[in-house]
Amino acid sequence: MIIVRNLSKSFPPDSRVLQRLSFQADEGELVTLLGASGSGKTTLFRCLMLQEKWDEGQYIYEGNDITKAGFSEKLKLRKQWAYLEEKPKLNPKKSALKNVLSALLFRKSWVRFLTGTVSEDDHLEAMDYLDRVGLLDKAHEPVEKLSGGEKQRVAVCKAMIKGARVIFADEPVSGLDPEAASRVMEDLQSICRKHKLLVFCSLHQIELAEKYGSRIWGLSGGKLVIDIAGRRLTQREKELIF
Ligand SMILES: Nc1ncnc2c1ncn2[C@@H]1O[C@H](COP(=O)(O)OP(=O)(O)OP(=O)(O)O)[C@@H](O)[C@H]1O
Repeated sequence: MIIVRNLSKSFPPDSRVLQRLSFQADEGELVTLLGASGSGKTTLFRCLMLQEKWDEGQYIYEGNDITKAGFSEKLKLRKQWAYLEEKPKLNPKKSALKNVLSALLFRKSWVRFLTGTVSEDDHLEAMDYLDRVGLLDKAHEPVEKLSGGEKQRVAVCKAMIKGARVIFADEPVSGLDPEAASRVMEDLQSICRKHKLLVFCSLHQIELAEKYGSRIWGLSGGKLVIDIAGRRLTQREKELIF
């Protein structure tokens, strides 16, 4: 699904963050990305979402070379990609349902997006997604009254309903208690498997990366120092990353 060859990224004047990264990642994979603070996890995601200019490298997405994608191609691609942040961008005053519906309208026509016209089918689809992440009973609650984990699950719903094929989850469980963090990771794992999405998830917690990643990457010194199938990391592997 994604093939990257020799991706390098630096910031002026001389901060070389990513150095000649090469990898392939496919649908149905949940890639957990570990790395110390400042190792370049967010920068890698931003490069893969074409929000940062690459210094060098080649980017193949679904068989097409998108290294030099123009503005309109980038817009189309961005509809297939979703970014989940530590603090999800949601409208706090609106209900969970309305937040999810706003992503559904994004997928439909511009007229409906601008007028906010919602059909009964849209409504049912949004409720169905909320049900899948166990939030049916909170559908009408304003988002500001939801817990951190529930907010993150609304954001996961938005990504799914938008029709995202690749999800970049950037430390989505930071600040959540262990139970809420596990629930968010279970949702990501489940949508990844059921909908054959490609999910990249950066984490600071090694145990979560080991438990939920079908693949584990470790980023250090601008390089992918670990790229293995999901399993317990050895002490040596941990030392390579941190
Ligand atoms: N726009 C920018 N301009 C200059 N330097 C930047 C910019 N964005 C990131 N950096 C630098 O790139 C390095 C990697 O940052 P990045 O945010 O990707 O790390 P991270 O692994 O996501 O960190 P954290 O775990 O703390 O979120 C840092 O040294 C950061 O200061």
